[in-house]
Amino acid sequence: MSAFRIALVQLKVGLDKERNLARAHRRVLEAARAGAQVVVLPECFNSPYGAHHFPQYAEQLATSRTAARLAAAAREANVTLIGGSFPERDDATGQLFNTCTVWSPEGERLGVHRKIHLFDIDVPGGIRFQESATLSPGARMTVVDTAVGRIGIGICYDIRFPELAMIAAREHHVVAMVYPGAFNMTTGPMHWELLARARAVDNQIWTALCSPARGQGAGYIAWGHSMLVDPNGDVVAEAQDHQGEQIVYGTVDPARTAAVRQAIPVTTQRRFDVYTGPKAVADNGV
Ligand SMILES: O=C(O)CCC(=O)C(=O)O
Repeated sequence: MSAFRIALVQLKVGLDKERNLARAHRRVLEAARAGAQVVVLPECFNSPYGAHHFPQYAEQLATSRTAARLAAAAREANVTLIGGSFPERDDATGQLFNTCTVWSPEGERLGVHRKIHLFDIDVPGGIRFQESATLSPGARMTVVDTAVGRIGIGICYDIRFPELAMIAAREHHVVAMVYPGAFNMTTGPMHWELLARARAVDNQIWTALCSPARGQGAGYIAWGHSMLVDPNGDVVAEAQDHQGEQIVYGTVDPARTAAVRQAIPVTTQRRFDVYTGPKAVADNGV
C-alpha cells in the first residue's frame, strides 16, 4: 500500500440543500485539482445539523439526489469520496439514519455507514442534544476497501466509543479511521482533538476528522478544526480558519504507521493471556 493525499473539506452548510450540494461538488473538484486522492466531507453536509431538520432533508438511498451528486462528484474528480453524512430515510421502515456513503473514483458506492451511537447528551450550562428524537441508530461497523487501502468509518459521536476504532484497526487492519463530525462550542474545545489523538495513538493508525465550517446561520455552531492525526498521535494538519470554508490537506503514509509500530511495538506486546478470564484480577490485587 502506498501513501495517499487526503483532503478534508470544512464546508459551509446552510439551509439551502441545493446550494450545499453544489458547494460540496465544487470543493471536491478543487481538492482533486490540488492532488487529493481521497476527499472527505463533513457530517450532515446537505442539511443544517439539528434533529428537527433531519426529517425535512432526509432522502431514500435508492432515489437520493444527494447520493447521485456524490457519485457524480467522485467520478468527475476521479477520487475516493467519503461523503460526509446526510439524513437517510430507510426505504422499508421509514426510519431515519445519519448516514455516510463512500464512493469510488468510478462513482460506484463502496460502503454505507449509519451512525451507530446517537448524540444524546446534556451538559449543564453547555449543550443539550437529542439526536434520537428523530434518528435511529445504525447496527453495523463499517470498513471499506478503497483504491488507496482499507478505511474505517465512524460519524462524530461514534469517535467516543474506542471499540469501533480498536476493532477496525486490530481485526480489520484499516490504515485510517475517518470521522465526518460536527462537534460544537462546548464539547469541541473539551474533547475533539483529545479523541482524535486518542483513537490514533491507541491503535497506531491515521485518524481524520472533518467538520463543517463554524457558520452561525442555521443554529448549531460547529467547532471546525478539521484535522489529520498520524499513528503517533501527532496532529499533522489542521484547519486554521474555523468561520470560513477551508480544505485541509495531508498525506496518509503507511510507512509512518510501520515506523511508529516498530519504535513502540504495542501492537505485538499485548497480553491477552492477562486481560480476560477468571484470574484477570487476583484476589490479593497482584
Ligand atoms: O461527541 C460530541 O461531543 C459531539 C457529537 C456530535 O456533535 C454528533 O455526534 O453529531
